[in-house]
Amino acid sequence: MPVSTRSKITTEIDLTSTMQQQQHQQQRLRNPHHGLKEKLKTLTLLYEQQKQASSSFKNNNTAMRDKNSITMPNSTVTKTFVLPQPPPSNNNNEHDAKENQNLMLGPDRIVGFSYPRKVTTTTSAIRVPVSNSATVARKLSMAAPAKGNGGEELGKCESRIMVFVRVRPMNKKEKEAGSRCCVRIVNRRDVYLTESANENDYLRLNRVKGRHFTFDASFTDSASQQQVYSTTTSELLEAVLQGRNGSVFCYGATGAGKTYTMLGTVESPGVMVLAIKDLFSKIRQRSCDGSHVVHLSYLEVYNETVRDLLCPGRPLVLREDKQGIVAAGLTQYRASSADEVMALLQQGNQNRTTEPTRANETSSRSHAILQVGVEYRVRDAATMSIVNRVGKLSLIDLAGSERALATDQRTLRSLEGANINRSLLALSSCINALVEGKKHIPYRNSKLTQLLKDSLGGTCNTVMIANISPSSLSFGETQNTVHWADRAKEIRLKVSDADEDQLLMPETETDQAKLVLELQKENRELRMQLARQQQKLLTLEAQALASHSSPTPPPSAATLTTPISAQPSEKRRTKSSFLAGTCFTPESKKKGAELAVKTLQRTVKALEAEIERMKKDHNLQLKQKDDLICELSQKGGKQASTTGEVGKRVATRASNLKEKEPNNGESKSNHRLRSPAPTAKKRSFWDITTNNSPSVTTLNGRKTRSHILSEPTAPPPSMLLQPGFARQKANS
Ligand SMILES: Nc1ncnc2c1ncn2[C@@H]1O[C@H](COP(=O)(O)OP(=O)(O)OP(=O)(O)O)[C@@H](O)[C@H]1O
Repeated sequence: MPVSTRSKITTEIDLTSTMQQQQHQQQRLRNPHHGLKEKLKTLTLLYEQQKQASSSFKNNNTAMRDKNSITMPNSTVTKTFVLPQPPPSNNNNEHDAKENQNLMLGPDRIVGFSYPRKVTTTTSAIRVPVSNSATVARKLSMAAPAKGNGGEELGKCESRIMVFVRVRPMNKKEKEAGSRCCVRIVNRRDVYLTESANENDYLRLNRVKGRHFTFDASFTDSASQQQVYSTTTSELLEAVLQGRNGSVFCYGATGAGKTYTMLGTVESPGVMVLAIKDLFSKIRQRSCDGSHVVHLSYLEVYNETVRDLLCPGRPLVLREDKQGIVAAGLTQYRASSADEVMALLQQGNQNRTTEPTRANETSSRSHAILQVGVEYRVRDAATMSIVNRVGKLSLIDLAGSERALATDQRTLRSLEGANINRSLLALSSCINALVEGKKHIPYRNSKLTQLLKDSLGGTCNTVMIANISPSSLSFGETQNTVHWADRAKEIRLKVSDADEDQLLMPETETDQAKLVLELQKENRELRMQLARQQQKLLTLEAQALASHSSPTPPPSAATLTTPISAQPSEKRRTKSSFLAGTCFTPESKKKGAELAVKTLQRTVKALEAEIERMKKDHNLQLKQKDDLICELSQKGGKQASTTGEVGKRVATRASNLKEKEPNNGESKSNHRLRSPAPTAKKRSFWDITTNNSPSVTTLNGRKTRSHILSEPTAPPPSMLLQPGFARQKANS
């Protein structure tokens, strides 16, 4: 968008004296081109002032608030300028070198924020000292409202992706091909892209279009690895140690320097290595505070398959759980030192798919993701609770986007290239959807976007490093990369508190009261759960005891032993004890056993009493029978001569019975009251005298004899004792 200077010119003219105005008017009348000339003059003045302002900003790094000066256009908004300067040439390298010197800041100095001219001092944001020790709010771990690139207020729970650009040095091939530099870094954050014009193209030479982009920081080709790390990642690491998630990913065309930035070389290690070293040194510093556990995993996405780089094997499946997207079965190594991690990293890199292409000798054909999980545990002295924070740092080296012609035409390479491009396209679709605030973000379009879901749209502090080549030969790719990087700045991230298992200490009394109430409620629920479990256990135990202690008592015995009125109360007692939630303890076991024994004792007693009663009945009936026999024998005195002996013997037996039963009279009377003896007597008479009676033969025949003969043995059971028989007889 071209910059309109019309209004500013007017303002400037208004400020001049009346005298000058009159002179101008006279001149205007004399010279018709005077207006144009003046406009040009003002433009030059504006340009001069702009230059002055930017240099004064460099020196002071303060916001420009000079009323008399012309207001600077908001640099955070991307605009296209038609610059009155020569097209970039190789000589620019000298200029860049100067800019690079400006970038050579100490490791603790953060430069190049998205809105440096609007110095913000938020209380809760992390403050980073810059050259003039002014405080600039970083948005990596913001809890307070932050400002976007355009200086607009972000929501309370929002943050945005930090975007950085790094230009690599021109390589030998590019130099030999006579390519020009098409990138200029200004003010350590602004990127000017200028389309190269042929030196012989005189028509276009002075009309070269440039595009201006602003990022959180931009690095020239001479920026050191340490500088890149401290500006982009060190603060993010700090947040990870606080329990937040963070991710850093490099994006760019093939051969643009992504792997160099992330991994680096032995002499100049990259972000991954520096982050690991820094992590362990920070952990060492904090070791007295609590214990830290570091877990490490390393995977790659190659041709849309996820592979474990530390333990190569079958492709891994992506699953979504509470933590987000995870690769099922991914090896997690517990590392205790930076050296250990380095060894693992080296091992993983050996397994990573790299192939030489025309664009890059060591081209990464896969997206690599190194994940470092940091668990921090400490006992809070005040609350005596364990603070447990888990932060995760994801360091991602993406494969480079490429044109088919830029790489080999061999089948596998082109297939790889197609897959890389597809996943990067999916990434750009997600970026677009996120920027546009769409509800549906197409993460599922590729494995890469699935894995980056948390980094792009989740509660994660994210850093994007866009790597570009300075060569005019790669202008298209560079433009594309810068465009997407510029777009990514717009992505709003959710801000969440650190993942803590511990309950944070409430600050106010009301909060404390609330916390107490919540804890009490939780406690109650837990108690109820426990009681339910105990009840279940007790029921099972009671059932087991019942089956173990004895075979189920006969129902008759049970009815006999337990008074009917007592039975339900017994059951009630057992139930109530269950409800009371009696614990399944040795005591309860003992009680159960005692109860079973008592039940058994009662059963035995009842059975004994029954036997006793039956015995008495039996004896009584036997006696009645004997009496009857005696009576009959006395009545038939005349026949005594023949049967006298029998009667004598029966009487002897009856007298014997009398001797055996001293309380005979009492029992007799008792039995008369209780037992159906009289009827039995009558019937027994019928039994004996009637021919129909089954006992006639018994008495008169063989049975009587046998009865006499079998005198010494126990008497046979009386038929009278059979209950059904008496009724049968009565009916007949
Ligand atoms: N900042 C830099 N300083 C010095 N050399 C660099 C820099 N950036 C990149 N290089 C060199 O450029 C070459 C290509 O870089 P690199 O392999 O990192 O590219 P890439 O973006 O990872 O490519 P691909 O996507 O194909 O893997 C390497 O030889 C690397 O050493």
